[in-house]
Amino acid sequence: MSELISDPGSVPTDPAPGPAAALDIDGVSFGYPGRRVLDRVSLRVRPGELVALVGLNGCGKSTLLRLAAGVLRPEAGRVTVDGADMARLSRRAAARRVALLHQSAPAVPGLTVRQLVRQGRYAARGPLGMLRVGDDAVTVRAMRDVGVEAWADRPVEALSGGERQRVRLALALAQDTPVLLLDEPTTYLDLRHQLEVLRLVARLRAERRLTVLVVLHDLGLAARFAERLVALRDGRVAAEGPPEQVVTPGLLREVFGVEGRVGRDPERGWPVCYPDRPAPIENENGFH
Ligand SMILES: Nc1ncnc2c1ncn2[C@@H]1O[C@H](COP(=O)(O)OP(=O)(O)OP(=O)(O)O)[C@@H](O)[C@H]1O
Repeated sequence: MSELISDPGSVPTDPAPGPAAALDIDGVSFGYPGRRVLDRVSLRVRPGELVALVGLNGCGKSTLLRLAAGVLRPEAGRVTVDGADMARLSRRAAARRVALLHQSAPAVPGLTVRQLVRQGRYAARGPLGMLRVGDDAVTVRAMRDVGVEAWADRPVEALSGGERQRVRLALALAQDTPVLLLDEPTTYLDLRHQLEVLRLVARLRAERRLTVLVVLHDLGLAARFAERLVALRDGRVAAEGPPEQVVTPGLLREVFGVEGRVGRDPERGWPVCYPDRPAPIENENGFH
């Protein structure tokens, strides 16, 4: 596919990424054939920060994550991780800096959970990279972090949607990168596991100083777990800031096309949304 960057091979001067890294998306524009998606989007995730990306279906969140992971190449602007331009790095060098949890991925028949999670180590080492001593320990740690080690020898295809989602998170963690991009990590998960996964991500961010950009559809969860929210609309950043400033009736109306109210959790103070009804919106991506 023309949109995929080719692997220029190993980069001898590739320095090891540091323990905490800044992700800088600077003036990035991108479109698919016949479809403009992102228009000069800028967003910085500071080292060790957890930022949630929100917006309507089709507004470009997954596309932005794929650009940030170096899977897609921006038409304008650039994405850097601690100053290294993701579009110029080899696949291997990119995979050592940034792990991307995809929205969904087909299960390879017969592949066990351990085998799939171990692929995170290969991703970090490149297609010809040999697994090294310690890679199995990282694989086991990733499975344990997410609570899937009991299923290590089960075929992935035999797991439920929610169980697979957690295994995919373990796969991303097995890459052991300073930057983690999560595309709707709570999809398919029940209430308990949604909380567990986001608490885990918040804990790893604090303990390992991971830099996290996460796409979430649930504004309540986004407001509760993220330090900052970034809302996309019409290919641009429409709002950005701490949850209590960003989650407002204006955001519901202008970004999500919904009339509603925003309150506060009486004990914790988190913003809580009370959507009432769809509002008419002038957006071809939206529901009318
Ligand atoms: N490979 C592709 N080729 C052509 N168009 C695409 C491709 N991938 C996505 N698009 C289009 O680009 C736009 C942005 O898609 P993207 O997946 O980034 O949105 P999103 O905000 O992640 O949506 P959702 O919330 O539904 O997951 C959509 O209109 C989509 O139809």
